[in-house]
Amino acid sequence: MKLAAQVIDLTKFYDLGSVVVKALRGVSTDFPEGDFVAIMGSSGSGKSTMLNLLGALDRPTSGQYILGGRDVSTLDDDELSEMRNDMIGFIFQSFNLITQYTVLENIEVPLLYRSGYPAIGRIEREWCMELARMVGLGDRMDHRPFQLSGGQQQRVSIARALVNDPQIILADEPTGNLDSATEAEIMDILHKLNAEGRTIIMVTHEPAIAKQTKRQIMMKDGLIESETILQQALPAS
Ligand SMILES: Nc1ncnc2c1ncn2[C@@H]1O[C@H](COP(=O)(O)OP(=O)(O)OP(=O)(O)O)[C@@H](O)[C@H]1O
Repeated sequence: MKLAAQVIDLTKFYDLGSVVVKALRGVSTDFPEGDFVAIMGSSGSGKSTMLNLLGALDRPTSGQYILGGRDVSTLDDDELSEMRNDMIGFIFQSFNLITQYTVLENIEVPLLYRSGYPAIGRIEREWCMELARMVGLGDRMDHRPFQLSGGQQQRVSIARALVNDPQIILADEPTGNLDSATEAEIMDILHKLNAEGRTIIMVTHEPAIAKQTKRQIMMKDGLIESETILQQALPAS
């Protein structure tokens, strides 16, 4: 089975001078392509630290992170950000939209971070419009975030996460700020993206959400305490 990502004995220590916080103390797991994983665990167990490392937003203290077959520790900062932009889409609990931008402009944001910063062309704009329609916001492209409901804002952030057609989607409590009907809509979209073959890794506190995935990882004190497989990931194509 082809792996989208793999972590091997990953550690992350924060040196605060008087004390060293061991946020991750040696975590190993494989993420096959097409996996849909819920990372759970109590507050402070290391979930966000793990997601930050998986998103290549931060570097581990030790251990290996293999992303798309490459060892992330061998990449310089430019290579790392290019890899992150190409391979990973991010969805956050608080949506992280730019308030002055329209829906369409928010969806376009990752295109602004490409190497060389070329202007957004007609084909790319069409693609962003298609993504807006895909998440059900075809008639809202000129609206600004404050004119949208929480669920609609999260759909903008999902469209934005898809702009570079990433293989992996990292979601940090994507339904944390939403009511249960809207939560179901967002989970539907994530299920569709997973059915297309994308790997989804999601931090959640909610067991009812975690049950809708293929695998649950339970973290405790910076380690994986247990893993439960609910359904096999897609076989590699
Ligand atoms: N930048 C940092 N500097 C110092 N310590 C940190 C930093 N980030 C996280 N920690 C510590 O690392 C440990 C793990 O934190 P982390 O945020 O990964 O936990 P979490 O499981 O995501 O918690 P929560 O569910 O509350 O978001 C905690 O003890 C936290 O205080």
